[in-house]
Amino acid sequence: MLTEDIRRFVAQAARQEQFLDVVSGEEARARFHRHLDLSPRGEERVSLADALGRVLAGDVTAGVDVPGFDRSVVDGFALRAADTGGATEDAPVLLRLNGEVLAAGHAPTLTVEPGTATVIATGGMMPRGADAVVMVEHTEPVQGEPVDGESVDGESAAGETGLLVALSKPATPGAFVAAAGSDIGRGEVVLRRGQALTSREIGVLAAIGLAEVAVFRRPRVAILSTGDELTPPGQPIRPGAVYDSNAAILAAAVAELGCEPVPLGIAADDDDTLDQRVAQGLTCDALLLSGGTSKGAGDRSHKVVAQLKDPGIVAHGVALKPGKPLCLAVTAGKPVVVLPGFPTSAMFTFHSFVAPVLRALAGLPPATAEAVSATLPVRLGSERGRTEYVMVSLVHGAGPAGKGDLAAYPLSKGSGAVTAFSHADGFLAIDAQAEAVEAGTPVSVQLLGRAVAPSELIVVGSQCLGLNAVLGRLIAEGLTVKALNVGSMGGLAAARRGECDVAPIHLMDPATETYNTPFLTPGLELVTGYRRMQGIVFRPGDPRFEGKTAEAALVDVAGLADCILINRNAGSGTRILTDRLLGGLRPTGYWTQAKSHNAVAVAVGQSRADWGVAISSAATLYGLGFLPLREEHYDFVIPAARRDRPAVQRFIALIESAEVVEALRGMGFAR
Ligand SMILES: Nc1nc2c(c(=O)[nH]1)N[C@H]1C(S)=C(S)[C@@H](COP(=O)(O)OP(=O)(O)OC[C@H]3O[C@@H](n4cnc5c(N)ncnc54)[C@H](O)[C@@H]3O)O[C@H]1N2
Ligand code: MOO
Repeated sequence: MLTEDIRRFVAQAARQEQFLDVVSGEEARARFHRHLDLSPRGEERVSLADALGRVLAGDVTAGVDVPGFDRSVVDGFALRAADTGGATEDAPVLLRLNGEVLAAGHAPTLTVEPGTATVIATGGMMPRGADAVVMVEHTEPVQGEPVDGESVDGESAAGETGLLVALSKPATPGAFVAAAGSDIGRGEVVLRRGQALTSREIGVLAAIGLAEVAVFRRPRVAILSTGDELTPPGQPIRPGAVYDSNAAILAAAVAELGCEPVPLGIAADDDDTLDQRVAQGLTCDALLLSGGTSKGAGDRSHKVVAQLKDPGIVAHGVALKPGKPLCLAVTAGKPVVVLPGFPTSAMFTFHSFVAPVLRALAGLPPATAEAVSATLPVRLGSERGRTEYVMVSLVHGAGPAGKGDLAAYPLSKGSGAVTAFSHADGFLAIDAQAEAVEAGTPVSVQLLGRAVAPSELIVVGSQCLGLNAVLGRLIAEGLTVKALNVGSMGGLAAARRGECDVAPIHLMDPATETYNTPFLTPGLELVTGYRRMQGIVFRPGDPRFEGKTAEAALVDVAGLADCILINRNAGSGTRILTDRLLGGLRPTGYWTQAKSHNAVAVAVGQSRADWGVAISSAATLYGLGFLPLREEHYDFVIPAARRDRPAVQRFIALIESAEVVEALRGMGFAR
């Protein structure tokens, strides 16, 4: 880029006219709805085979009774209950058998007269005269005396067979008979307008004989991602690029709301492509863009949307976090929304501003929000001026399994994270004026799904790739597992509060140079995990490290101005180790801190740094050179009160099993 171009860009960015009119979420929503027609987009008839997920356009009334006739629900004998009084095994009641067999689908022709019975199958139609059925198990066939007028083929003129059946049990009237209309009565409203059809409702439609049903036309929702950096999943990725996750998320979310996603792909940040795609999107019922709504270089989409009329943009900038750059527009009654590019922001604003509109267009009733009370286990800082929404994962605290009070762990990965929504059970709101919410504060958590199902095993602490060797097996065995990454100290605190079953930690006590045991407090036990080799990571072939011991390399590079270290965050076990090795030395890069082994390896792999301290598995994963330093102990703190739980017992058994030890060794972890 030429200096002149850069100067022009900076000048332009400084003159940003947007976000001057940041409004509250309620105000933005009200302006948006004022210009929208929130009624469904017409109706169509579909066959039951195509009805799954569709929304009923009208109430469905049954035109038939289900069952359509009184039927037997067992294999046995249709008879008159009054004939069976007093029957026992010792003194059975004898009834004469009528000359027909009522298999399912056969209409009876003979009346069950007093003293007679007719063979009937499950699903068979009850004959006239009969009011009960006795199960075949409670009967014995008996050869009786021929009745008057019996013919050669053994059937009397009255339709009797000469056979007798002996009953060892009396029947009450109505026994084993399902009455006509007892499931669905003719004229009954079985399904309601606005109901989304699942397999259960489709079964009801089929049972009342409908092959087709009237549903609302599915609103077509165009989805366009914007940004030069976006790469479609499945393609190789270049440095600085990211995979387009918003398009896939939005398409699925739109489909979940009974709409038809129309993918428009990725538009680069130039006005012509965008204009063209926006025009294409406007042939649909709604248009969703993501990215390019804020102040960055190349943020074009809101400018293209700004050209829409009738009325065009109604709000650009809301006092919410995430979601500030949200841009809401309407043109000729159609919603056009530019969602922020960051996935969590995009999803959050989608669910709070777009989903209710799409539900209405699809004919679905408003979603009912369910909230639960919980306690915040850690302090949460917040920015003043915007209502902040924080995604949380809920765990049941101390108390009988799954019954304790809920603790709401913030999933603080920021707006750019894509995992927050899938890991979250719900979210809490922090008032726009609050600067922080203290640990221990009661909070109300709005659930994303239905009720929070308690997990059988809750793992809170430091996460490690090796842990998957155990958790993966537990999950495959059918256990429900929730694992939250809050670091070793966070895990220890959760274990002390009784909020987890297992807290994986790797904390070295500098005074004793021992791992983990010095951190145990009464009520906590330690289960030995595995050891991870820590060492110096570097790019293979770098002569400053290659072939040396870690200690020797360290002495050689510590004073070099152009050999850049990527350090770890203060408080991490690896940082303690690094500081001990360095003594008082402060190599170039000392103050740059990465928060994980992976982040250290990436920085070295991409040449932002030349060396760092990480575990060997990270070096292997990123193809880096590795000089071993010392082993770190990754163990499991278990609250004694939870040790006897079946899932905890299974966890311990697995970690000690030959199978898991072998799997861990394969990943570079020693048991
Ligand atoms: N100087 C300021 N900078 C920013 C502000 C601000 O007020 N002043 N607002 C910040 C906030 S808050 C948000 S949220 C983001 C949103 O910015 P945009 O909506 O313009 O989004 P982009 O800049 O295009 O992208 C942001 C980020 O998200 C990634 N991205 C974009 N699209 C996708 C996609 N389809 N799939 C996956 N990831 C995507 C993109 O690569 C960027 O990393 O702006 C702040 N900046
Ligand atoms: O408002 Mo942005 O959406 O925080 O990340």
